[in-house]
Amino acid sequence: MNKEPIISAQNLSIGYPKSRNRNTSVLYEDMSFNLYAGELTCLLGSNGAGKSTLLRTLTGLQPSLRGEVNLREKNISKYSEQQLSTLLGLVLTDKTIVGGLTVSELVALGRYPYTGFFGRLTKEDHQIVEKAMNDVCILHKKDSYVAELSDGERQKVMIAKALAQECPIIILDEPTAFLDIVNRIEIMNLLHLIAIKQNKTILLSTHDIELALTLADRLWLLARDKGLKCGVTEDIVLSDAINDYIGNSTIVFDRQTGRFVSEHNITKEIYLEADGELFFWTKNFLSRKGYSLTDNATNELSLKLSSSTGMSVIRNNRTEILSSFEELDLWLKG
Ligand SMILES: Nc1ncnc2c1ncn2[C@@H]1O[C@H](COP(=O)(O)OP(=O)(O)OP(=O)(O)O)[C@@H](O)[C@H]1O
Repeated sequence: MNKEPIISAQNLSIGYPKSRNRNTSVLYEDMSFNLYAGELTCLLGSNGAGKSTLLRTLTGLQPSLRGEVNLREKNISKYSEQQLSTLLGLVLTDKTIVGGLTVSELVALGRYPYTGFFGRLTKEDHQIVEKAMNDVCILHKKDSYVAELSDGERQKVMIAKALAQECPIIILDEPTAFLDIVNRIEIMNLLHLIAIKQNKTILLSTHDIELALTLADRLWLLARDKGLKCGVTEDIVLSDAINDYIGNSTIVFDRQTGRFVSEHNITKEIYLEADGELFFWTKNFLSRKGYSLTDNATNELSLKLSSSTGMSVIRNNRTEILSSFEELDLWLKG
């Protein structure tokens, strides 16, 4: 089963060329990747890993040091700016230049590749702009000034502009930066739905690993000493690559919960039996208190929780019944 990539690269080197006060700075050599239609791909990596540099190179904003990026099998540098703007929409996180425009004026800029020299919008252009605002649920703000929007609303407007551009590929650099949890989930959900429903290729960089694990079809992991690793999200998670690329000696990725946990204070072991959400939250509580779970059932230190029978705790063969995590906390200290 072979899917045709819409964007691809083989043996690409990225970085910054020699300048007056710096030698050539090669960030990565021999990178290879593919991007596919109808998928949301999330690019993850620590601060300074080179995510923005990769996105800029991949979109033709910055030349590669070696190798080429192909868009529909043609070197991206061979496209004119006009051609590229009908294929690729870019959403960056800078807040400049757009404050004096209204929401609908800004979204209408997405029609620029199609409107000719005077930028006059046809009836159809207006409909596309309206639909784009509707798709991201920002239509009610269409006459507001962009400067008066919240960060989350402004981010939606930038996405609407990329939608109005009607291009098959949308690339976003940290679209959820500075947003609260509700807006982060909303924006990521929205991008996921756009990828599926409109068959678009969407690549975004993010530090929101847990959201990416839920919504991304593919992950790209980037680390300076390891390079780029690409794969379907679950293949990446189960291969333990997240730990290799993003964890460190004290923060480790827990594959069972899909979360990062701090390992530095884990000093004791306990046996735990519980179902469903009780297991998850008891493990959460115990690891915060410095316990890791052992698979060996023991009467020295063990916990059995069930929503019907409550919390039964055993220490040195003595069993007690507790009724809250508050009591468990005291019991563990006892
Ligand atoms: N114009 C530039 N000239 C030279 N080096 C640069 C330039 N821009 C960025 N770099 C360097 O490239 C490296 C990668 O930077 P980049 O901004 O791509 O990382 P990032 O993964 O996007 O980081 P963050 O998560 O902090 O946004 C950094 O070491 C940075 O200092």
